Amino acid sequence: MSLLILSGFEANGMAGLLADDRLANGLNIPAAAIATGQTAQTASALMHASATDPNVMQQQLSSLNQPPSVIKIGAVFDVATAQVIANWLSTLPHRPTVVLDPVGLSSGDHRPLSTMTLGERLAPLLPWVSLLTPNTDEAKALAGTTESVQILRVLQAQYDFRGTLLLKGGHSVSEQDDVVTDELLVPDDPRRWQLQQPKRLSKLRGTGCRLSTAIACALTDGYALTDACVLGSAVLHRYWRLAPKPTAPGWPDTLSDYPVVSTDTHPTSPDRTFPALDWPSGLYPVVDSAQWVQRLANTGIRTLQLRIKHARSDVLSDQIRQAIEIANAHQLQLFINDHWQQAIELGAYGVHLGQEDLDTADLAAIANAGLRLGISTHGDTELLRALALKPSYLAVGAVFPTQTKDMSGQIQGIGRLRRYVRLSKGTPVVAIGGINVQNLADVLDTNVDMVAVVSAVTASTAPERDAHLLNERVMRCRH
Ligand SMILES: Cc1ncc(COP(=O)(O)OP(=O)(O)O)c(N)n1
Ligand SMILES: Cc1ncsc1CCOP(=O)(O)O
Ligand SMILES: [Mg+2]
Repeated sequence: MSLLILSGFEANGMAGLLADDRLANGLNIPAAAIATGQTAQTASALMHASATDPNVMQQQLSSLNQPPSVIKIGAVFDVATAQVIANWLSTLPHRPTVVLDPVGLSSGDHRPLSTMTLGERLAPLLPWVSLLTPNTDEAKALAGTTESVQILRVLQAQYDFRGTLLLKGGHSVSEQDDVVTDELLVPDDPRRWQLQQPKRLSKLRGTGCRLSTAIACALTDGYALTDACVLGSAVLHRYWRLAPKPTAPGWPDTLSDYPVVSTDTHPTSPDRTFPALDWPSGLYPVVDSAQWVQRLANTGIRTLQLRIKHARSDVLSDQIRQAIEIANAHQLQLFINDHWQQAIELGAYGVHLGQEDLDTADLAAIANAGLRLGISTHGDTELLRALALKPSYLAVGAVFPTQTKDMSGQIQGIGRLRRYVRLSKGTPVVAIGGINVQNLADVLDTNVDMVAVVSAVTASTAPERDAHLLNERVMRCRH
């Protein structure tokens, strides 16, 4: 994956191309860069702004060694620049992911960069954009409103915009607010995602430039779009926290740099916490029948999950009831996957829910019944959303490719698992997906608390022996 930055030049590196390139370098993402124009700026005034000659721009775009997979576009000073970029985009062999920061006003002096309206300047580019990152002033200039759903509708209807909207709330906070809320609207996802950070007390130039560049860097590093937005927010927070000192290379691994993530379907509830696990370590086999619970009950494992995908409701209830009886007799922590109502009714130890289940499950009912809650996560956005719900554990997956479930596009790898373990300090982390006797050492090296497996136990020729041995290895490492 390769990154191209297209933004205006500002000589001090407060904003624009120099700031973007420095940030990308700090994140270890090399980028090609072309100046869309020249500016002269002080910390408080914009003295000059002019576009690069369209012919020069055209030639620079054609001179690139390789077509970029991700492009960050910052200031676009006139419609000719936008047209040149759009024409060039239409010649590329693969459509790149385009992040457009619709720079409208210089945050320092509030003088417009051009006499054309923002919409007029950006119109040729908007159909190409995968992520648009306006602040509320820029959104108002583009769409005539500051309400996120309305903005998206206007952009779709007037500019053939098909991408995701990240509406930055920093320009609309009041004196009383102590948090800034960015809203993320993904087409075809009815939820509104909210990313909240503490209000910054000191003003820094170039925050919009840096945010969109950090997002483009995360995309270049292979992160999904919403995860890239979360990482961008964390990079910006870390930058603000440490400026003017340079930041450590790579993605932030301090939770307080990350936004609090929630959706309107599940606002966080500060008073609700799910009970802690009694044994927050060890092997965690995931099985599909009460018979399996019985087979594994005397192997030394302390945690099990009953994951039944297709069964008549009477058979399902019967299986859950039997599994709970066996688990209680052997002091096992038994989690029921998906079927949270039956888990409550039949008095299970806990419930395991996926992200989709979270939107419909009654979390208050689960908490009030005293059940533990485990939540599946597949990336930064889901991890932070799940953390904000204060579960008993978080599952991160799939760590490796697996034959057991279609997890394409959701493989996390060891590096991300390690960062997620650090971010989740205080909440046990369960690793799942493709884990076996060969790769277990790498998984344990991330400091994960528990290791969930399906096939390593259920497809083994000696399931009881392997469950015992794998559990011993996980337990040894955790003590
Ligand atoms: C420990 C653990 N982690 C993740 C999963 C996956 O759960 P979910 O996302 O709900 O998907 P299904 O298992 O329902 O297909 C899990 N079951 N257990
Ligand atoms: C249910 C599930 N969720 C994420 S990966 C996975 C399957 C894990 O199975 P295996 O341990 O056989 O790879
Ligand atoms: Mg599920």
